[in-house]
Amino acid sequence: MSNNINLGSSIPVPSVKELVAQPLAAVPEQYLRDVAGDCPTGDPSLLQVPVIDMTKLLSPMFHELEVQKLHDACKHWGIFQLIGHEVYDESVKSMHNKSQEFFNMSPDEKKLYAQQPGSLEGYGQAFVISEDQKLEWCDMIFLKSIPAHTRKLQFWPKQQPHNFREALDTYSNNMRKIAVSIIGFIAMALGLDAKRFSEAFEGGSYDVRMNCYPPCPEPKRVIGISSHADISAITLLTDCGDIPGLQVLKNGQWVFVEPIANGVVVNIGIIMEVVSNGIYKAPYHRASVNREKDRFSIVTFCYPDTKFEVKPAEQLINSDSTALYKSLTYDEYTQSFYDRVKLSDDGIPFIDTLKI
Ligand SMILES: O=C(O)CCC(=O)C(=O)O
Ligand SMILES: [Fe+2]
Repeated sequence: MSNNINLGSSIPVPSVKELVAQPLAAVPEQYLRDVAGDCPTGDPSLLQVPVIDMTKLLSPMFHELEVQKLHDACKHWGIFQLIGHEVYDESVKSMHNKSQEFFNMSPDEKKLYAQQPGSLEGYGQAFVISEDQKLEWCDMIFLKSIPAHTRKLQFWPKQQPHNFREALDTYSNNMRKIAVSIIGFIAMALGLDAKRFSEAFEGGSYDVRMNCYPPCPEPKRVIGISSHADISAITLLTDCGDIPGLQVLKNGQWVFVEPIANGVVVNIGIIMEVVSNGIYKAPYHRASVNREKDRFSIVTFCYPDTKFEVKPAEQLINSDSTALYKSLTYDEYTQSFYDRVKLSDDGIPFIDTLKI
């Protein structure tokens, strides 16, 4: 995302961690949802998010089969767990520890990095645009990390947690490595030029959002992050621990994405839905909360370089299949999203505004 885009800003709301630090007689009204029309939660033994193995994608023997599996995963789920990648568990664990330490710091220490008007970066909550908007049971810190010149270091925790900045630098570079290689295979699965995609992501941007979901006395009536599709090209998520929370909508049911050790959850974002001309869908997903303990996740939104045009790939357009989405420059795409965020919610999903 380039720097001249106006991201809009968020109204400050109380920290959920501070809220639960006091004895809580009842969950405040602003967090309570109407769950009457909600989709059911699927039976975990019947519906399981696909697992893709990077070592198989790279192996001459298993490559073809695994690319087919990847294609099916992107087409039918839009989300999968990636195992067998080469990123060291240690560097991921170190970022997880720093993130947990950050959320466990005192309110005053965290407020040093609070979001400021006119910017979405920093510690707080995302996109609170009106005083009567329902709130999410989540504290977060959002930081642009790659390219390095886009970093707003005033929002990057400095003395405490010790070495937070180094850990985030290493973590985001590791996530870029994973993105560069998996996007190449995703392009290949679509029959597109893998190298061109990997290069676009080599020079792409990477925004990191660390989420903290405190325990909630009424987990069924609140939501950690409400249902949405990501505006990224792809998103990489790591869970800091083994507490499930992420759910994806599949055939009208919410399916838990169970954390697996050293696995990275990959989901298709709206940019790749457009590029694939709808063959792959950016899935709706959300974060649920639990009664027992904090859940932490780290989410990296991956974008191609700013020369990349957000439009259906020409190779996928032919007499049988016409372009279903508009063509936009990268900057037009991001600006159109943030323009919509500033409006009050008209109920139209962002992806629908991109359709022809
Ligand atoms: O924390 C999670 O499980 C989901 C987070 C997410 O979807 C997001 O930050 O966009
Ligand atoms: Fe998301």
